[in-house]
Amino acid sequence: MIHLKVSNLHKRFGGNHVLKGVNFEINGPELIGVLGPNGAGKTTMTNILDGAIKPSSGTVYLNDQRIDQMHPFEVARAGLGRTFQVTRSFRRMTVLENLYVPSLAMGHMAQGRALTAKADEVLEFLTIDHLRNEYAQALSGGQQKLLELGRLLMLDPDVIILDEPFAGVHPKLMEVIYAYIRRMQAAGKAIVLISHQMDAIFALSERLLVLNFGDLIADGKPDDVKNDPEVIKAYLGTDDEDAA
Ligand SMILES: Nc1ncnc2c1ncn2[C@@H]1O[C@H](COP(=O)(O)OP(=O)(O)OP(=O)(O)O)[C@@H](O)[C@H]1O
Repeated sequence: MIHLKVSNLHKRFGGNHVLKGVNFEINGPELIGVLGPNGAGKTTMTNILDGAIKPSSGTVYLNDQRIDQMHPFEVARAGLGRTFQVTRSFRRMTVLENLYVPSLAMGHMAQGRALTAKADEVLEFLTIDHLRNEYAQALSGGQQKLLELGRLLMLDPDVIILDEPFAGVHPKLMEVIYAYIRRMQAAGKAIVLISHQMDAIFALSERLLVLNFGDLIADGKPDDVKNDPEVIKAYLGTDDEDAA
């Protein structure tokens, strides 16, 4: 069973204490939303989880393996993957070639046929198989988001962190991405969803974490978190109509 354990995570950038002892665990295929005002530390936490930066102190274990001192490719191999706020595809490669990159970069060169089969499976899962030979630069913004999800799925991670997956996405495609997120969870993956879009967070999440100036001020069921006085004061404001 998937188990992520974040313990007493601190991050300082010079005198700026950005994460102040963050603790939480993920057990199994949970769908967890992360909220927090600008500068709360969400991206910093994500960058630590995926190995892009090191914490000042504290530990992160994934399935009993310590990952907070690993390089990003090692973290990916250990089973944690993330998407980025700004999508990163290789614009002059085809969709299919884009899907191969993460696996090749991880040294899975020998698995030619298995790789093709996996890419087919991922394209079908995302219903973008008709785009397989298109150049990434020809895709719409929303299709690029799906391609990025696809690249992540190629590595078959246990834990998926989605950083603003709805930014710049047409409302119709949002529903499509909702459906994929739910399907990924049904396929046994734990999903951490970071978004400023309250409607999306509340529509999808079964559990919410709220960061405020580097403190985790809430961790619970969305309805409870929404009504938590500290959260209302820190983040949602007195008028919580956006969160309804
Ligand atoms: N590399 C860095 N060097 C110095 N300070 C940094 C660095 N990265 C982030 N910070 C600071 O850490 C704090 C938290 O930033 P972070 O990007 O993690 O917040 P966030 O919650 O993701 O915000 P947003 O919602 O705007 O993306 C901010 O004060 C930011 O200026």
